[in-house]
Amino acid sequence: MNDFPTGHRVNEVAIEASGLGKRYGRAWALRDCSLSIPAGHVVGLVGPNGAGKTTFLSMAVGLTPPTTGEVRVLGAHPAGSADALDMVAFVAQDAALYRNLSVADMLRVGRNLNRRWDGARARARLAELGIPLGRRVGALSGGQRAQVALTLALAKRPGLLVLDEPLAALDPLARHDFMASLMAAVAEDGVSVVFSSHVVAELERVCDHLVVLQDGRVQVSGDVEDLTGGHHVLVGPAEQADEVAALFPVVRDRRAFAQAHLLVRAADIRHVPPGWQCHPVSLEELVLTYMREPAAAALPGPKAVAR
Ligand SMILES: Nc1ncnc2c1ncn2[C@@H]1O[C@H](COP(=O)(O)OP(=O)(O)OP(=O)(O)O)[C@@H](O)[C@H]1O
Repeated sequence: MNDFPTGHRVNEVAIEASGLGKRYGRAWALRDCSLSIPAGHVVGLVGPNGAGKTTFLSMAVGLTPPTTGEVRVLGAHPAGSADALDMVAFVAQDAALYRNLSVADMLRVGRNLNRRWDGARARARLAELGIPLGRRVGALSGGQRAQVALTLALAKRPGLLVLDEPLAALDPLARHDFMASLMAAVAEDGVSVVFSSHVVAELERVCDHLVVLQDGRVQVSGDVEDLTGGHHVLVGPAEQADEVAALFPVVRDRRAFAQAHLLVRAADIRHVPPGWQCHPVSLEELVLTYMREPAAAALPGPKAVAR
């Protein structure tokens, strides 16, 4: 029997932001952010440095009060409310652990700070990972520290797990192991996950929903299959590119020598113009393209795409 209901039902939203904004002094770190992230998904949050990812996540977990708007989690719980704090676990960018405490001490701290706590599960997880409970946190490797932070977060049996750049300090092997642990937890608990990352290549393997922030605004938000299926690359002679580009919303237009590469937002390209080829687009290419084209947007509903 599960004594720790994860607290979300199918069709619930994991995070719902409405007119959310945060201003530091005169500068907006996040502006006019309205989005709905469905529960039961693994959501990647990407964007260039300073785009507002940490700001968004820290408002979603109730650590930072918004300047405008509101954010709710797992149904209708205002971020930072007692219910939300019970159901949301957060792994901060630097996996804030007390380096002088032992792993066992960290488990005790976790137990004392949380109303819901599954210590047996946490100990079993650490044993499986071969992380000694008596070891000082400061004496662990970066990968082990990240796993301890993830274990502490999962011990809450959260309905929503939020991670801010969990992979930043990890080598490729530790990254792989960390993501495997995360995906195992998703499969086991059905926990909703939102994580920010600069490791764009990783997203394709693990995320089924994507949000791109750019300069404090939501630039892309959607289901990964819808996004990749809704874009194509058209390659053909540069001399016809203007004509072809007029047929579709163009996200990126690159011309080199006699050839044009157009990344277009179109799900169904029935008639590829003669002399042109149509290719699918990978999530990595899509993300990098939007990050390079700050004026373009792919949001639910009709939106103008900048040219
Ligand atoms: N406490 C703060 N005081 C003043 N400005 C801040 C503060 N926190 C963030 N900012 C500013 O808000 C903007 C967004 O920062 P944020 O850390 O949310 O971006 P990010 O997308 O997480 O960046 P990175 O990828 O570098 O971690 C930046 O311009 C940053 O300088």
